[in-house]
Amino acid sequence: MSFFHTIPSYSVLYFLFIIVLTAPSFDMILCCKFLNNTICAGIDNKLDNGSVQQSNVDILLADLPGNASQNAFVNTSVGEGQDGILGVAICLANISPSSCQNCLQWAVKHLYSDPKCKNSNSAESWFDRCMVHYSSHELFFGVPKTRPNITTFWGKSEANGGGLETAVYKLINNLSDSAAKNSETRSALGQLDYNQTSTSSTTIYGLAQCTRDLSAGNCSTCLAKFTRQLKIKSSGSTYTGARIVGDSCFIWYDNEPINNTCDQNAENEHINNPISDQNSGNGSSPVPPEGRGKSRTKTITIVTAVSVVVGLLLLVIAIYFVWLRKRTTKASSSWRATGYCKLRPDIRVYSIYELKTATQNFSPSKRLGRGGYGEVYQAVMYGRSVAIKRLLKASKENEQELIKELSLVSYMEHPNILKLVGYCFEKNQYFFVYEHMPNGSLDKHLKDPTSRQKLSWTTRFKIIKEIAQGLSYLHYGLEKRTTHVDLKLTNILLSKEMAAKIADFDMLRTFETDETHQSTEKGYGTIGYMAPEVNVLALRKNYSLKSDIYSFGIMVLEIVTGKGIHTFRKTESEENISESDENLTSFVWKNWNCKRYLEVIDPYLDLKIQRDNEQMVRCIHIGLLCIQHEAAKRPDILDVQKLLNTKEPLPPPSVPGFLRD
Ligand SMILES: Nc1ncnc2c1ncn2[C@@H]1O[C@H](COP(=O)(O)OP(=O)(O)OP(=O)(O)O)[C@@H](O)[C@H]1O
Repeated sequence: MSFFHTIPSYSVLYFLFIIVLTAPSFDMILCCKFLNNTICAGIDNKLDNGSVQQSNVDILLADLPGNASQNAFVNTSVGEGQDGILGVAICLANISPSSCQNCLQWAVKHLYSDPKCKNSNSAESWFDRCMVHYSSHELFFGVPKTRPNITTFWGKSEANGGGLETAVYKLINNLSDSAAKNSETRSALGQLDYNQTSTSSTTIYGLAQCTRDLSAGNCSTCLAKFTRQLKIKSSGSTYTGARIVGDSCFIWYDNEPINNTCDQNAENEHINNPISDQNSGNGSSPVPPEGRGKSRTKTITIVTAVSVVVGLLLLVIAIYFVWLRKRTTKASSSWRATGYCKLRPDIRVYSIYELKTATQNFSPSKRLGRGGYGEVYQAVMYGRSVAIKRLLKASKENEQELIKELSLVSYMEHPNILKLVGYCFEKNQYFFVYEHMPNGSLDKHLKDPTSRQKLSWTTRFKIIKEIAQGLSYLHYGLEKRTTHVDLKLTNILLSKEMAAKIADFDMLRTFETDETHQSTEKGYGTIGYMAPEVNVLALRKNYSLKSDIYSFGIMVLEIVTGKGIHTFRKTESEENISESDENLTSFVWKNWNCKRYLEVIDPYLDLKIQRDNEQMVRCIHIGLLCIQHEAAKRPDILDVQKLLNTKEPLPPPSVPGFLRD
């Protein structure tokens, strides 16, 4: 019997973990200062020792520092249902991963060392450069908390400091704006020169940051609220530095650069902490205050060196036990999945319990639609409207492939690409969670006569251009050229403002080389949208950037004609349709060759405006260029964008796919 089985595994892990955390780190001594604040739920909200929930808290806290360090942020969960624990950890955006990890380890240590936090079902701990927060009941992802927890001021300059006050507000406002817009890190660091004369100037430095689960709007709201609380004047003089820290955002300015070294002004700070009285821990910082004289430095260095070695040794043992525990624990696979690949840090990992709750157990009333690969449900999660796609055909065998694709999709960021919000891979079930598009898919608007009538040419032309922009991003805007493979009207979703977004990336394939390289992987696609070279002999595998262009061309023709690829099969009584073997391509091509351009345009469109008519005919022309039989003759998406936005003469189209013989 192994050591792991003879000794209760969890206690050993916990014991080692605490020892490792207690060992001081040199980096830590330099970089991180406890803000004298832990908040823990009261005595009525204690978890039972040894309960699944408490063990989930421990697992979460053991993992948060490491998981957050690389990207200075993580929000995650451990366990599910009533046992589930949500956690978030954040560091200042500019500190190094090791400093971030150290800081968070200290923050976690404070949660364990504060007696009030023992077995608490929710707790928070702040340092000047990081924060950890967990809760068993509070849904805090994506929800802005705009109440400052700690406000700190330091240094004083004379009178108004030669324009310091104006400079601070200007800088913080600019940084707040940039931070909100920065979807990658939701942070901004900068400086501003003020008090300028011909020979000198003074510089003020600043930082604004939100937790990355916040939307741009919520981040902006949080930072604006904090900025309003920045009363930087006191008895006629102005503070040269200040910091306001909260659960969802923080701002900081200083007359020294804000870097990842110590705050030299720490001991002079005046802390205005609205909640520390009732919540603070024992108040003694584990970090020696900076600048206490050189006599201690030598001792500290020796102790540190020894501690680092011992700490590292113990860390290795602790990691081994964490690994053993992960292998044997029944913790949710959604939690484990994050370890397999690099995902954008703001991608949420949902538990199946959360998804079931949000969709009323996948109630039919919440179902948005069903496709070839699964069902899509609408839900509101943490204040955000989302569409949950439940994959019915995925299985354990293709989990790794799905995770690879998930990783790729998670980094896609474009206004015309549907945004992935999170996922859940649990109990052999697979879910992708996307932003919800209230106006549904474009096909529905063209199928329903009332919506079709409402779909003006201006909107249709805008949608065509937006699809082209999204496709251009997939083809040329990512690290690897990426083809969609299954472009069709059901995969074009419309926002509240009728902005088009390309969706359905469950089948994306990337190309390492140029578009002449053809993937040999298993192929997919939808008949009618598939280019002839993809459809040959039902092999469906020769897809390339140019086969996406073919599908794009078919969509353009559908949008201008108002006829879907299936229209011809279904509406035999409709005018202009002679035989059921006619299809969209042959219908457009026949009329085009007879110069009956306006005949093909959707009768629901208003043909009174000459400029619109010209645009419609030009779009048909571009559509025909995209669906030419020979892939090499089709324009690429950058050409298409240019042709859509100019009046450049167009070459005559050659015969479309499938009509050659
Ligand atoms: N993010 C979303 N917001 C709103 N509606 C959505 C969203 N995602 C999907 N839908 C709706 O759910 C339907 C089914 O989508 P799904 O992606 O499963 O299949 P599909 O694209 O129609 O077909 P296939 O799976 O064969 O490609 C869509 O047609 C659309 O109406």
